[in-house]
Amino acid sequence: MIRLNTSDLGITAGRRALISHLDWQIAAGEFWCVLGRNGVGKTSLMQTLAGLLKPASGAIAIDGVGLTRIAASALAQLRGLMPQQVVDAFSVSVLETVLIGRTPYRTGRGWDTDADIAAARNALDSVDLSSRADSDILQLSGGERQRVALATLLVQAPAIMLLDEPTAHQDVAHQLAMLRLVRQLSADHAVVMNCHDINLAARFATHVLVLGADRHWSGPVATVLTPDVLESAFGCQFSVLEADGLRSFVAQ
Ligand SMILES: Nc1ncnc2c1ncn2[C@@H]1O[C@H](COP(=O)(O)OP(=O)(O)OP(=O)(O)O)[C@@H](O)[C@H]1O
Repeated sequence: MIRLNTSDLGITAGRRALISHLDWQIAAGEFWCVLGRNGVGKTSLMQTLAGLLKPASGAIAIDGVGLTRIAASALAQLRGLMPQQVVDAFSVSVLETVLIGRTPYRTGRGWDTDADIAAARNALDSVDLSSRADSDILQLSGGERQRVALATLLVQAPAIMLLDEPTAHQDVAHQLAMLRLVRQLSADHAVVMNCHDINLAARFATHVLVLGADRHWSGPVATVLTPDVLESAFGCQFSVLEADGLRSFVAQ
């Protein structure tokens, strides 16, 4: 089932066209990884898909309904964005930070229910932070703070999950754990993730969108993720290594 689609989408930065004529369908059960050089427009695309930036042209729809026609409260249950960076303004516990993800579901006076707190503790456990529930959010490391952002997205539980470089601050073990978790989620969610690690994309994603300077390539990993496409997008050559059942790309 297609959850998110773009038609003839165009995104600009000032007068510069970043993405043009993007027709894209993302279904539940798909894990899309967006790849491309610095500044090509990955974060701009993610923010536009989330409805935080207005596209220069074209349209975005969730379940066939134009993004701009969906009320904010409904949109918050349909799609969630894990941003590249989060700035915390004041001291609050890690658990309370994760509970912010339950905001779209609050009713009445808006207190946290026992179920909300259980969901938040469970999400912290999923990202290996259960022991930090009572810590001050301002005292976490960069990688820990990034995993709190993922836990917040988990309790928001939107059908469409947008992740902007979620592994950027993770050590190698947490990168793998995070990607396994995201792949598991993609079984019944539509997932789009920006990533700089081509080999994590090759290993975990089902589909890739590769953004080049003036064109893009999209489709299943096995057909789109090729040395030719990567060379066109990144401007350097790639060779392929096969080992332990994994296909890896080495930039030359
Ligand atoms: N608020 C803004 N005003 C003007 N230009 C912007 C703004 N935000 C981003 N840009 C420009 O848009 C372009 C795309 O930025 P974006 O952050 O989407 O790239 P990216 O592919 O995510 O890059 P990276 O891999 O470095 O994270 C960049 O050239 C950037 O300078």
